Amino acid sequence: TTTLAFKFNGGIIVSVDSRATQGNYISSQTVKKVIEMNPYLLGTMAGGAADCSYWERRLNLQCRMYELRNGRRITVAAASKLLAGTMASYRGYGLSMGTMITGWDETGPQLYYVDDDGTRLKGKMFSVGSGSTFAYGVLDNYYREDLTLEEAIDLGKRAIYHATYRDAASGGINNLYHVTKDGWVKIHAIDVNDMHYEFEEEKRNEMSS
Ligand SMILES: CC1=C(C(=O)N[C@H](C)C(=O)N[C@@H](Cc2c[nH]c3ccccc23)C(=O)N[C@@H](CC2CCCCC2)C(=O)[C@H](C)CO)Cc2ccccc21
Repeated sequence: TTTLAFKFNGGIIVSVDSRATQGNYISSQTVKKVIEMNPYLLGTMAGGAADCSYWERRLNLQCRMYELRNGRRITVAAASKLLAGTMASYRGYGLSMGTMITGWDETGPQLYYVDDDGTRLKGKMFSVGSGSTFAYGVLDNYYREDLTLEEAIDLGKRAIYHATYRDAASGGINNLYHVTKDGWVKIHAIDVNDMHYEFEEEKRNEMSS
């Protein structure tokens, strides 16, 4: 798995792959690693499929109950704190989860990393999963806060492409979301094989120009 998210002047980009593995077997090329909790809140998943699916769906329930009880949407900070608290209470039980909780609330764009030992970090950029080292190589090289939306989408797309190229446990489709004050929008779902030929063609054109 390779998941990433970063804040920039134009909001937040969330970009993930869609491969699931069981050892060397590819058990799926079409899993959703982004859970859409409400129009302003997204969660990403890496690690154990059952752990991520179960606990992030439960977090979704907790966020909806919060909204019904308090008459307003939960903040990203509070939602991530709920998940981190659950993870901390299950420390040592062998859960395997590397997640990002991100969205836009009254404090603006927010991005948190939460994992199975209850670690919770606020940040501008994270990449999580077996392919994250490759994604960071691309992100650290090209990230700027003042990227245009087009550049930010392209960066989110290429970082996942390069990670899926090198990491056997990442692949399938790149799902990319853009979060603004009006909530999240799904920008694209592109097969990384199609990206491969697009980028090969681009390189051929650059070499001949
Ligand atoms: C494909 C699939 C399942 C599946 O493949 N399960 C295996 C056991 C699983 O958990 N795979 C993990 C890797 C893994 C195997 N055993 C483990 C023991 C501990 C920790 C991780 C693992 C995976 O693909 N993880 C993905 C992210 C997942 C994909 C599925 C959606 C939720 C996020 C990754 O992190 C990368 C592939 C790298 O592992 C389970 C399931 C239920 C319902 C519908 C589809 C599936």
